[in-house]
Amino acid sequence: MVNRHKNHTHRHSSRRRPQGSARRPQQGSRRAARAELGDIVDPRRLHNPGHPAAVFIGMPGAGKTRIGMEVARALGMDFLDSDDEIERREGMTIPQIFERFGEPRFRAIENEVVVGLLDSFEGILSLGGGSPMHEGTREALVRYEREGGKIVYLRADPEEAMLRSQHGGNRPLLADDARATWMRLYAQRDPVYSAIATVAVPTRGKTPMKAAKAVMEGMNERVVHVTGSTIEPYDVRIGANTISHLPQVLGEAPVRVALIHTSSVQRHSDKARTILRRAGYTVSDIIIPDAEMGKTIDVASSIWKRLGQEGFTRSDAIVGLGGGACTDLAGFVAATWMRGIRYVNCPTSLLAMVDASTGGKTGINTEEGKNLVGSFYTPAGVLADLDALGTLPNDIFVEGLGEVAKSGFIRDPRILDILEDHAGQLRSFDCTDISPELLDVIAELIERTVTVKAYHVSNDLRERGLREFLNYGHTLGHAIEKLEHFRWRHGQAVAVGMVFAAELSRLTGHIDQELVDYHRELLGSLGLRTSWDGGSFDDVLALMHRDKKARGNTLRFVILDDVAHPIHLDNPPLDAVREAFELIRR
Ligand SMILES: NC(=O)c1ccc[n+]([C@@H]2O[C@H](COP(=O)([O-])OP(=O)(O)OC[C@H]3O[C@@H](n4cnc5c(N)ncnc54)[C@H](O)[C@@H]3O)[C@@H](O)[C@H]2O)c1
Ligand SMILES: O=C(O)C(=O)C[C@@H](O)[C@H](O)[C@H](O)COP(=O)(O)O
Repeated sequence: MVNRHKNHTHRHSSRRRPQGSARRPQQGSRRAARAELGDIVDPRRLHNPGHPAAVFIGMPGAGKTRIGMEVARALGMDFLDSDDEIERREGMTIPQIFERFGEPRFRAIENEVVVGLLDSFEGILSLGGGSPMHEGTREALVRYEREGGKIVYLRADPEEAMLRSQHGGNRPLLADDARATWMRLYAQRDPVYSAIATVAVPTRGKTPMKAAKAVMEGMNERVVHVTGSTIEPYDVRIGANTISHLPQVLGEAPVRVALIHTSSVQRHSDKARTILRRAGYTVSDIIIPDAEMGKTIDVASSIWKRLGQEGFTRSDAIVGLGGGACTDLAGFVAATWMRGIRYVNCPTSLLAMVDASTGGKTGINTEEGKNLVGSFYTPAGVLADLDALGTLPNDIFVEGLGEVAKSGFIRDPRILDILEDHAGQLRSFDCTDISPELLDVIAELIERTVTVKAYHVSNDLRERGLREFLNYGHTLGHAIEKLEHFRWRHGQAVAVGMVFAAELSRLTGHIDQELVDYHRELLGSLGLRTSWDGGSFDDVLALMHRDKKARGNTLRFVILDDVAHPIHLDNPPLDAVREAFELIRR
């Protein structure tokens, strides 16, 4: 295969130990915790050289020490409580520091200690409840998180936490009317904790071991932030059991939630329904026809009817759970019902996880073509639950690799490296037997591909120019889908479309034959199609004129000037378009 530049990134600093009071959980119990917590997390992946693997925040009594130690044990890491470090450094207990110097001085000492630990301690660090309320500490935490650190917010049930915090001493702020003080502090702190946390884990009714399991799943999550001047920011969460965050993402405003899904993902929609009902929402279960049959005005109209009959208001919400066709349709219904209500996407296919669920392109097909009616309407969040891959058929997984490769070609060559290195395993993906190593490779591909998507969407939501690069391979791809009456899978059609676009790039003098060959080799090695012979040039040309990038009579393509350098190509010579088309028929 063509040898391309490898683009590895490293973030290392020399390992420095904390000053001394870290607790290393004992060997025997560590082994037991590991056995019980199973293979949830590969400790190597969570190791964050020169920084804590995770920082626990939360109210007094939330279980930061108990659960934090459990997690440290399972990962074979040290555990450190910042309060212990402060007491060691000052040679006084926390109440003594409060009494002698007052809270502001204590917070300043705490800030110094925490900032130091964020840059030196390499295990699980637990912070005092008030620590993130100090501006300097909060800023240091935000920096730590931005550079890849994990902030775990243990969201305690007030009654449980107050009971626990009454048992523990050492909490000067809870000294008098503990209950009233706890509730007042909770109201102030919860929004701050929530805003800076990488993951919030509710601990209500959970044993420390169960809570530790949830925390480790959370720590293992990969999160891509989608921002932009014209959108409300939201997160794409990738990991095991991310669907459990549904209530958190939906929030407290909705009373009714329409769960839109296909019957092929019943196992996952059952789980979502249970989570939603337990959280107190009234759930309307809406099953739509599978794949492109669901992306029609008739299906949308039948859902509008149900929402009307069941009294959905503007503050209610929609959850789209399924492949890209389902999330496109669910987003379209959300965008149009009462001119727009909140929605969350739970993608279950690889393609929907890497592409369709993020970015807010919602829509349906018409007789004349793909996605011709729709809107740009941003979800409140995306929960890509890797457990859904456990039922995903091989051919649907493989088609998703088409959009993954596209993101590698247009922006992130590291994606191409990973695809090359694991082509055999990816091509023979078997949902009943996914090794932890392969799952990690897939998770990285999803994270990288979503990051590429987020970059384009954040800078150009309404597709004025930059976002069109995400359409690499789609001009011909959509025409193939239409001419094949949607029997061809989207990702397969896009793969052929990319070979066509690469040929067009070469014929117009932008790339060499080697890069065109690389397209064929890489896509072919993943089990993707690289040729198509199902229609005439005239039919294809007519459909390409209806593509959304076309303007008036001007055809507009996305081609490559090099790997990771997409460009626009307006109205190329028709001969070049025809020749590129002939070259994909072989
Ligand atoms: N909005 C966007 O930005 C965007 C981006 C890319 C693609 N899309 C759209 O997405 C669609 C393609 O998405 P897709 O490839 O997911 O196709 P799809 O939605 O048709 O799903 C493919 C098939 O897999 C099934 N399926 C999905 N998840 C499953 C699971 N976990 N277990 C078992 N079966 C499962 C589905 O029911 C369906 O039968 C197209 O309509 C395309 O236009 C939209
Ligand atoms: O998000 C985008 O923008 C894309 O173009 C992503 C494409 O991969 C996706 O297939 C999208 O649905 C195509 O949209 P369309 O506007 O060409 O219909």
